[in-house]
Amino acid sequence: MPSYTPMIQQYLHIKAQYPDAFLFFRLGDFYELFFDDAIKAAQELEITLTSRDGGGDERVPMCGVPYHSAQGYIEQLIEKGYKVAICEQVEDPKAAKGVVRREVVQLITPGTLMEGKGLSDKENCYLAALTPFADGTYGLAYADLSTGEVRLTLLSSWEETANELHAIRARELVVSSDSDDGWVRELKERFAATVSYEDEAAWRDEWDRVAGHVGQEKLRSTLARLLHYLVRTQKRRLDHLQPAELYQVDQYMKMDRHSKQHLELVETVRLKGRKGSLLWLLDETVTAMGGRLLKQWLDRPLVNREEIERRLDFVETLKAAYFERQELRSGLHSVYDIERLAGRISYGNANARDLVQLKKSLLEVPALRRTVGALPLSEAGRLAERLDPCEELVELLERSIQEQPPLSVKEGNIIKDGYDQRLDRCRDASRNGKAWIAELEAKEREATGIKSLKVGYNRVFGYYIEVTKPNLPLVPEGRYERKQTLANAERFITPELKEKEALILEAEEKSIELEYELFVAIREQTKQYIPRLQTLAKAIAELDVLQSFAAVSDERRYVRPQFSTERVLAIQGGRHPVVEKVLGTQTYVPNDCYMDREREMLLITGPNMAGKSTYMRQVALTAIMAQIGCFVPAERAVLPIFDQVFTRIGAADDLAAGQSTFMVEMLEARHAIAHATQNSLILFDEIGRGTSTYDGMALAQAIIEYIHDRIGAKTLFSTHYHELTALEETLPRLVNVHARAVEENGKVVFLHQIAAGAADKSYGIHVAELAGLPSSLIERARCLLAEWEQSTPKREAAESSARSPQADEEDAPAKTAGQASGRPPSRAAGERKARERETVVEQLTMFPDLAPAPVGASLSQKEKKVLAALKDLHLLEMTPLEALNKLYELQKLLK
Ligand SMILES: Nc1ncnc2c1ncn2[C@@H]1O[C@H](COP(=O)(O)OP(=O)(O)OP(=O)(O)O)[C@@H](O)[C@H]1O
Repeated sequence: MPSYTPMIQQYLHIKAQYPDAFLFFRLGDFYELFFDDAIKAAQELEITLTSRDGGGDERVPMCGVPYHSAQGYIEQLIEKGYKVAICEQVEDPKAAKGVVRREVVQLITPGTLMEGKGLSDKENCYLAALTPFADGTYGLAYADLSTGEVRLTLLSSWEETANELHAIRARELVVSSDSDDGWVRELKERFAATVSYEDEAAWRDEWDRVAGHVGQEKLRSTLARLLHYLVRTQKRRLDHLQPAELYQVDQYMKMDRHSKQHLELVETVRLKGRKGSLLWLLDETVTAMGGRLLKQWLDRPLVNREEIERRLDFVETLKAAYFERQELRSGLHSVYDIERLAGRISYGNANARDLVQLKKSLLEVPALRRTVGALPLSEAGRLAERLDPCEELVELLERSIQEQPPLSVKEGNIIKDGYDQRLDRCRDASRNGKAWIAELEAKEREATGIKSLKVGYNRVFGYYIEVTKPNLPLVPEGRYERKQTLANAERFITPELKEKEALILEAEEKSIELEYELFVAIREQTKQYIPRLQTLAKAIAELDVLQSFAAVSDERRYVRPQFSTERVLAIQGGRHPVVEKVLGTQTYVPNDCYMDREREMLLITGPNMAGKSTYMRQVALTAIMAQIGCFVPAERAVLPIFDQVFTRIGAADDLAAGQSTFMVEMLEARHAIAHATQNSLILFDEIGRGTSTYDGMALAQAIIEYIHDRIGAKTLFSTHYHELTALEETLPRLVNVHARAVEENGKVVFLHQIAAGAADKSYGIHVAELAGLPSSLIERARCLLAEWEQSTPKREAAESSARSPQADEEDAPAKTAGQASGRPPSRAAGERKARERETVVEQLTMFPDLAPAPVGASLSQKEKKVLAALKDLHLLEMTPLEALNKLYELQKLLK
């Protein structure tokens, strides 16, 4: 270190405090990066790597970006999950003795974005702090710095915590520095987040404003971690942080990440984009604030009936009030993102344009308030009261800030005339000076007789008088002083001109300084309105989401759902909202769904492509839409209020994360079975298809029986195992329905209608034909099917998913025998299935309660050990890869 130059020493000293960030070191008009930072940044940003002499033995690697275009580069690094420490010169270089003093003024991190491309209008950007406690609970606190929102909850398990982290999609997670490495790695990979460290530290009094009401120590310490991190990185007061909202996850309908994905609530499975999701369909919001709130509501459907009805009342009123709704929409169009503007004002980086946007937004509020207040609904009256127009603030901004100020706050042209006398005086001086100069041209032309004489200005020489070469003899001796020679003209100054120029420049410089001073003072004054602006922003966001629901409901003919306390689900003419929108209302075939206490499970059969998954999804989406307070796509809908929704639909397998299709299916089934209650909704699509027929069928049946007998959740279960349809005989609350298809001229026609009873045929080969498989292949499949159908007993296993009516008839005696003895398929198969039993055991151990009678007696010590190890695995706490590795290890033991 001693041989480095003082500046490099200063750099190294500061860099040592920010080892995990790129240090942007201000040198004149550039931010420079040195050493490893420079090498890495040059690669990431594709900029030139150079070097400089730093006093040491070797040259110091270096790269840099201009100060004025640094924002784009910083955003690129943040986007990639890095952090950037901004190190500024904090004293005037002219006044500095030795090296200019420098300090890091802000640490920009992925979870603390305040502006830029990384911040999308309709999405929150969360930073979350997480504390695991010894009793297995987790404290979670998160904040969106750009909006000031802070939320806080205590979660009872890692599984619950992981669900919450997935839902909020935090970009950065703050944990204690002694966290377990494996856990940190999991956090990084599983949630694609940057992990940062902050250790527990004392509570500061100033935080009482944010969380004075939070008494529980676990929550306070987690919140303290979050706030300490914010203070350490942002290095300023964060007055816009709102009082922390304390919540519990069971205030909302619970849905795990997979269920949300399968139902495509906020993004589609295939394209991972918004388009095609329920959010895309419902988003008729006009403001960014409304857009963000809609996503939050969709992530957290309500379970409190009163709250749901309150939203529905509002939507119903707005739906009926077409003209008022149009008025509201057009008013909302002129409202900017007040929530983020408030954040920027408090943060101290709002410019004059931001204040003009704020004023314009506030000017819309009285009209919005009038329209909402006039709606025939008491709830609307309450919302209108929260639409605070902040008149004094509007008056201040109206009086002070020009209508079209520049982006920069240091170049003047911000403050209106008449706002401040000192400024007016400066401006007068400058204007008078300029007027004098404007008159000078005419005066001098007359005095000299030079018609082409001009008065001009440039940055280097200031004001001058220009005379073309042919006229030079007419220039008055002594009065004009030569300043510059051009190709065909000479430029002169006079003492009076210079005097006026000095006056003008001085006045301008002074007014620019004054304007900045005044602007900062106005911004400070605006700060006092932040709590009011935040309340207003919330009310606007709510109004926007409710009008969006009303607009969609009106346009798409949705109806108000009713809620049943008797656990009845009765949907008449129900539609899948997104498929209906994509296919068109004319093409979409509506379907009914009826379930109650005596009819808790629907076993859905029918050919591929017949509409089974769509039907199941439409039931779940209808329930979710109802519980966020929106109307639903049906002619009539009576619904229970569901506490949780579980889905396993389609093949959204996490193969990249090391999970096999079957494993994912089993894990999700386990999750549902472990948590569902009689107030839950379960959708299982072809569970068990990913393994050999008997395994799959056995599992499917065992799962159905378990849910039926022990949980009683409303369940829709689709399957290609036709044998399972016989369960209707033995499970009193299970009913068969099927998706209809008919054959016309040898071609299959899907009717997309759900009808009572079981399907009689599979049409798998027809679907393959539709998919364009070669005709010779299709013919061969037909021959094989016919052959197998002839020799049913031998080939039962293989044909089960492509069974014809004749085959069903041939199987009838076995079914009858089975039915007589209780559970048809497994018992009917009798001894044959007993042979299969051992292979099923391993999979059933995932559902301990479903496992058949103890078979341990016949197992070897080694096998018992493996079984015990399997039983003790906490699968949901392992990464997919760890689970697979463990399985591999156990399997190896057996071999
Ligand atoms: N009610 C409906 N009205 C019109 N079209 C529908 C309807 N339901 C489904 N469809 C269309 O049929 C296609 C197949 O539906 P879906 O995926 O639900 O079939 P499936 O029976 O679950 O098939 P598989 O068994 O192969 O998974 C959908 O993509 C949709 O375009």
